[in-house]
Amino acid sequence: MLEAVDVSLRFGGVRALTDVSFAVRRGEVFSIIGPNGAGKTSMVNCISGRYRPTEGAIRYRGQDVTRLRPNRRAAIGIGRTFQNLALFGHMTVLDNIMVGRHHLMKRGFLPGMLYWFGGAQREEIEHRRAVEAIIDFLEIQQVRKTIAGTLPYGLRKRVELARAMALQPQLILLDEPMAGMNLEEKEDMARYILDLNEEWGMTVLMIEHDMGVVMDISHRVMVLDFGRKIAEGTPEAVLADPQVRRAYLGEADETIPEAVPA
Ligand SMILES: Nc1ncnc2c1ncn2[C@@H]1O[C@H](COP(=O)(O)OP(=O)(O)OP(=O)(O)O)[C@@H](O)[C@H]1O
Repeated sequence: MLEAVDVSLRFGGVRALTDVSFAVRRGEVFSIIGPNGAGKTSMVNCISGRYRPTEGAIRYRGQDVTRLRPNRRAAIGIGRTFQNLALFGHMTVLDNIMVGRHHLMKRGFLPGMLYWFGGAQREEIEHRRAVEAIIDFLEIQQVRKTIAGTLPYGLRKRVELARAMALQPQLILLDEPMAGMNLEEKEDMARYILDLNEEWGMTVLMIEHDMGVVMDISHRVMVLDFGRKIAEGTPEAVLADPQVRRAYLGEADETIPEAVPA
């Protein structure tokens, strides 16, 4: 589904990523973990097109997308959420999610002209139906008309996920989907991620700091440290890796669970 080949990224003298290669298989939940500043968000930005790697390539379903703009990547099925919420705070939840559909909408003058003759109207009904299905799935019916900026944080994160899902991506990039959430909200979010993977058929690439959640729901995990890949494998294998455990020592705000036998 996705392949990063020897990706390096530099910001002036800062080496955010150095020769990182990995592949995400169709149908996987694949997580990137690592200490603060390890290069996780930089990697996701290279995949979504926000950053262009200084060296290396990104391939999506066999196509080299390294030079493709973010909106083109979205149009071919790469959706994403952001670490810091990027909702339109003054718009309703429903409208925020509809924005996620815009890559799928036929645009231009003619569809507008034809609106009242049926074609575009039918298209809009179709979009509404798809959005309502996502709203039902994420259980946000009760806030669909609420202004997004007034919602509590956990719900806003869920609306952001809804907007990313509205694009109907085949690959969804989730940048810290549980950041700032309480335990109950995290459990809900973990269930939604599993369901969108299993029931909606989306391949998931996730960055997440909560190690418990990562280990619970990921098929495979890649560990970055100082911009380099130091491990990749099943959660059990990664947890047992001495280099990974060393990388996490001294991380005051994080805990790494004990390695459990596979
Ligand atoms: N736009 C930028 N300009 C300059 N340096 C950057 C930029 N973005 C990231 N960096 C640097 O690249 C390195 C990797 O940062 P990145 O945000 O990718 O790490 P991260 O693993 O996502 O960290 P965190 O867990 O704190 O979000 C850091 O040294 C960071 O300061």
